[in-house]
Amino acid sequence: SAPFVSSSVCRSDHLTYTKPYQQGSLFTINGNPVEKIRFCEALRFHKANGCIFGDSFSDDFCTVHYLLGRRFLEEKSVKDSKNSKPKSEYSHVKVSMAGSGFLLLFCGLCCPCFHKERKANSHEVLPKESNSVHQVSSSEMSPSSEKIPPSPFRAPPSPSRVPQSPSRYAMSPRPSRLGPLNLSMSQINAATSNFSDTHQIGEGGFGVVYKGFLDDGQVVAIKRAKKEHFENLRTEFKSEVDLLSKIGHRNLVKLLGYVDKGDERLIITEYVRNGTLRDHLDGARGTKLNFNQRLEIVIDVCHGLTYLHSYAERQIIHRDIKSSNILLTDSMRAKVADFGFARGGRRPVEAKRPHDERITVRWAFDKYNEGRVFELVDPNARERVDEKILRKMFSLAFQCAAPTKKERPDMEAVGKQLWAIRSSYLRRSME
Ligand SMILES: Nc1ncnc2c1ncn2[C@@H]1O[C@H](COP(=O)(O)OP(=O)(O)OP(=O)(O)O)[C@@H](O)[C@H]1O
Repeated sequence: SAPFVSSSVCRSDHLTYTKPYQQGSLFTINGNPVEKIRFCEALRFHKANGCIFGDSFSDDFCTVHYLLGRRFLEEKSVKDSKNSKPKSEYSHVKVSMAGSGFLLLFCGLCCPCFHKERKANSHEVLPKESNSVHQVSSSEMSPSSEKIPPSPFRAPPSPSRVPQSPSRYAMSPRPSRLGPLNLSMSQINAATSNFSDTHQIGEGGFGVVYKGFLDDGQVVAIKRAKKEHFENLRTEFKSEVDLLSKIGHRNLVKLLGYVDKGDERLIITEYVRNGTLRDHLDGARGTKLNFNQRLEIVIDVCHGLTYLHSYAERQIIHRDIKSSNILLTDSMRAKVADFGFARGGRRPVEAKRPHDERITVRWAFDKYNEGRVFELVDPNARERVDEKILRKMFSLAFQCAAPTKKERPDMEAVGKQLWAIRSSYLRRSME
C-alpha cells in the first residue's frame, strides 16, 4: 500500500511516522524528527500511561530495539549527541553511591521537616574506573543538551493539571566552551562594577556571590572566597578546575573559571536566574511548587548526579546535596551547584554527631513506620498526593539514606524508581 503518515496525539505529545514502516521511515514527536528508538520509547511510555493508539499505530517495529540492550542504546545516544539530534532523556547508566544528601533533598521536596538543612561543604573527586563503557559521552552530557525538544517522557500530560511549559525546553543561554575561562582581575572588576553591592546576589559559607556581566554579553555568577577557604582552594580545587570546567550537563551548574590572583580567589560559574530550590520551597519566590514540579526537579538532580558518578572523567561525589545547592532555571529545570569545590568534611551519615543533628531523618523514619506519611508532607505542597505514591517516595528516600554504600541504591536504580513513581502519580491523577 502507498505510504502515509500515521499520526496520533497522546496528551501533550503528537507522534507520527510514515507507514508502512520500512527503512527510512520518518518518525516525529511534536513535529521534531526523532530516531526510531526514541519514538518507540515514547510510544511505550504513553501506552504504559494509558494512551490508546489505533490499529494504524503498530509498534511491532519497536520490539527489536529492546532486545539489543543497553550498549546499543548508548551508542545511539552518542550518535544522537554528535548529530545534535533530539536526545533521549534516558541514558542507560550505571552509577554507584547515593547518600543522605539526596534523601534530604527529596524529602525537602515533599516534607517540611527537611527544610532546615545542615551546613556542610564537602565534595570528593575520585578516580574513575578506566574500563567503564561509560567513558564515552552520552546525550546526558552534551553541552548543548538543554536544546532538546519536549520529551515524551518529561512532558507532563494535561490530566496531571500541571501543563508543561514549552519554555522548560527552550534554549537557555549556556556557554559552549570546553575548558576554563581565563579572566583577568580588571575584567572581573568591570563585570561586577568593582564588586559593588548592587551586583551581590547571595552569600554562603564560602563567601559572597556576585552577578557579573562579561564583555561578550554572558552573565556569570562570581563567588568570592573568604580568606579562610584560600588554603583549600589552593591545594585541592585549583588542580580540578580543568576537569570541572569541561563538565557540561544540563543539570549541573557549569564551572567557567577560577581566578587566583593576589588577595582574590574567585570561582566563576554559569548564572542561573530563578533562585535556589530552597527559595522555592520557602515560597520566597511567591509561588508554590506542585508535586509534579517537585518530581521533575528531583529527577533532574538524579540525572546530574548520575553524570558526576558515572560519566565525568573521574568520579565526582558531591556530598553536599541540599536545596540551596540546587538552582532553578526559568523553566524550572534544576541544576546542581557546588560540586567539586572542596574535599574532606562530612560523611553522608554522621554516626558520631550529636543526636539532635541526626534527628530529622530519624523523626521522619519513625513517622513513616507509624504509617503517618502525610505528616511528612510539606504543607506548602498544593495537592493531596496519593498515600501509596508518598510511601514509595519516602521509601526510596530512606533507602538512599542507608548508612553504607552497599545498602544504598545506585543512581540508575534511583532514577528508574523516580520515573516509575512519576508515572504512577500521573496515572492516578488521571483517574
Ligand atoms: N550560579 C549561580 N547563579 C545564580 N545565583 C547563585 C549562583 N550561585 C549562587 N547563587 C546565589 O548565591 C547564594 C549563595 O550561594 P552559595 O553557594 O555561596 O551558598 P549556599 O550554597 O547557599 O551556602 P553554603 O555554600 O554556605 O552551604 C545562593 O543561595 C544563590 O541565591
